[in-house]
Amino acid sequence: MKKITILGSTGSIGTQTLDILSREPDRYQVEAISAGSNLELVIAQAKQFRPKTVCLATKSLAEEAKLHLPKGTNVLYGNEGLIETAAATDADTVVTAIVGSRGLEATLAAIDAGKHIGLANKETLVTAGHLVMRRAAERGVSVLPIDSEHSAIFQCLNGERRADVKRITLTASGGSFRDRTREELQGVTVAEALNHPNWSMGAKITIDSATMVNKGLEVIEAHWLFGLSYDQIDVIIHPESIIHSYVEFVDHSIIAQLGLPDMRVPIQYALTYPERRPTPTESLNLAKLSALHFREMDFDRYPCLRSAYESGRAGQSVPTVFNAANETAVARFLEGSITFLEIEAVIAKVLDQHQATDVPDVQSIAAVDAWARTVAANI
Ligand SMILES: NC(=O)C1=CN([C@@H]2O[C@H](COP(=O)(O)OP(=O)(O)OC[C@H]3O[C@@H](n4cnc5c(N)ncnc54)[C@H](OP(=O)(O)O)[C@@H]3O)[C@@H](O)[C@H]2O)C=CC1
Ligand SMILES: CC(=O)[C@@H](O)[C@H](O)COP(=O)(O)O
Ligand SMILES: [Mn+2]
Repeated sequence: MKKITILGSTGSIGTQTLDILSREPDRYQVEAISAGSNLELVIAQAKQFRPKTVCLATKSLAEEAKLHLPKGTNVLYGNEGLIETAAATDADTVVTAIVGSRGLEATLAAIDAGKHIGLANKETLVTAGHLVMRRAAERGVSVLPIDSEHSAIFQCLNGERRADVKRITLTASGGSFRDRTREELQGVTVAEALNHPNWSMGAKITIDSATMVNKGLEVIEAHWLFGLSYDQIDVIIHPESIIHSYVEFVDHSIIAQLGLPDMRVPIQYALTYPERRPTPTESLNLAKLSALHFREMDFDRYPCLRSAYESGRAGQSVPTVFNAANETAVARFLEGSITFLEIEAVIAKVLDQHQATDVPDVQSIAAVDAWARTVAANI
């Protein structure tokens, strides 16, 4: 029996993880789940999966939840509760499906407690990849990617020697505005931006996909997961999201991973690796598709991707600032206080005002993160 904890069980990745677990109840036990504020769903999940621990974002939500959760459930809340949920259970694996860098401390606590990580929460690696990967290596736990591109690269690298890798290429759908010019981005609405062509995901990552910040975060995530230099990480636009990413080796052979866009495949692989199990997704029929399309990345069309590469290369506190400025700008766009194009303007202004510093620990990362959020909120 594999014991799983899910941080962010009520979101897109969280619910798809539970869907996978529900299909093989004899293989999995849900140890603990955490949610933000979706009480109705987390209560229904607790009734179905009977986790020992449930965590909510605030004390008042936790008190309300207690009235409806199965008797004996350990109910926690807030950041302290999230850390306890991640670390103080019998789980073997923690799936980090919470959104944003708020997942960092809990991810580190899970690693310190010897839990393997199924990592969806890419912001934690962007803001503190050096800490997460070092602590995982020291503790001897694996950080297995759930993000579709990184799962693809991980699968392509299986059995290969790192020294034989020439470069990797992450595919990008182009997001909700992939067929619009920059001029046509003036005045686009939140609803239009949330309409991703291929994937059904949470709001924040869907906006990130439209600005190409998502691919920028993924470039930095790949740098940490696979130990590659930024010169070895490319991005290409592939509107169909069928090739999830690929690796080119020194002999110019390319190995790619393909499949219909369904996150349950990479989620399950992170849980069953090195075994493969059947999934509910359909088989890919290439003859039926007939054509796949690719185009060169245009860094002038997507300046946030250039900015992400620059932030990753600069290192130190700069990726933390890039991430925190983006999280704040996206929240402001979603609440209607800035326009879509102002997301990239906010990120650029915050980065402009920042003086890079070392971020050797969680406290220094938290301080830089808070600074960037304050600046981004007031532009
Ligand atoms: N969705 C996808 O297909 C993919 C997602 N990812 C990454 O996975 C992560 C999750 O994405 P996704 O599932 O789309 O996001 P969602 O917005 O769908 O879900 C986010 C989860 O985080 C919880 N949450 C939000 N705010 C708080 C808070 N303040 N305290 C505690 N919990 C909170 C939400 O709880 P509640 O809803 O109860 O408030 C929810 O469970 C992100 O890092 C994303 O980049 C990576 C690849 C693909
Ligand atoms: C499903 C997944 O992994 C997302 O990160 C996805 O990649 C978003 O799509 P694009 O960023 O390519 O539009
Ligand atoms: Mn992805």
